Amino acid sequence: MILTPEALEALRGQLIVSCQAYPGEPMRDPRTTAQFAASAVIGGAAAIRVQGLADVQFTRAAVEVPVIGLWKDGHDGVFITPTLRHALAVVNAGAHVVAIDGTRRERPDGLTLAQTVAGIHQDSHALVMADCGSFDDAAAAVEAGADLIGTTLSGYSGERPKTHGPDLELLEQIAAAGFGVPLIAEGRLHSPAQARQCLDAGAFAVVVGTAITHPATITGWFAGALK
Ligand SMILES: CC(=O)N[C@H](C=O)[C@@H](O)[C@H](O)[C@H](O)COP(=O)(O)O
Repeated sequence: MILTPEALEALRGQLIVSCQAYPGEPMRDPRTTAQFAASAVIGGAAAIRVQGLADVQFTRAAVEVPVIGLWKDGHDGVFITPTLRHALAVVNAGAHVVAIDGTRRERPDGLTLAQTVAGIHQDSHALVMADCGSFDDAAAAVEAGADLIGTTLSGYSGERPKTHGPDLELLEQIAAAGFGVPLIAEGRLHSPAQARQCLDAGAFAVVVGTAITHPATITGWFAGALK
């Protein structure tokens, strides 16, 4: 499962679509995830991000584009691919890139972020995306050897306010630091205009989830507007 430097470079300026349904939801089925992913690719997604081992497996079989995989365990604290064991399972399920918690918080297995990244690199060819929640997280993740950094956890880890749309200020700060590692804008991109703004703020690529692949939330936006 090798994502070559050329294939990674092909994601520059592109749209990555996150296809996730949450526990107990009607769409929580890896076949549905894969169908959403294939539909997103038809629409122009250059890569797909999915949660769960079966979702990674089914999506790999359904699309030709790179797959970013993660394993959410729990829903607060460090829950996005929290340990090296989770990360290697995601890689073994077929992910080209494994997204892991990229914050400076203590990890459940006691490993540092650098040890986790090194463990993934040692056992696989997968790239590591560090899901960060602040500028300091991003700087530490680059230092720890992450191959990509994302703003995924901005607004969720307690270090940044939960902005209504994407955290453009954080993107600009990280981009200005020139870390030399692809910066992925992720979290609360709800419109094409906001996706464009993120690239203009210095993002290498953008991830859109809810606004494309979570019909219950999108329906709620419309229903709410009618009240
Ligand atoms: C914080 C957290 O758990 N984020 C998760 C990470 O994989 C997903 O629930 C988000 O949908 C994803 O980051 C995309 O963001 P948005 O759905 O806002 O476009």
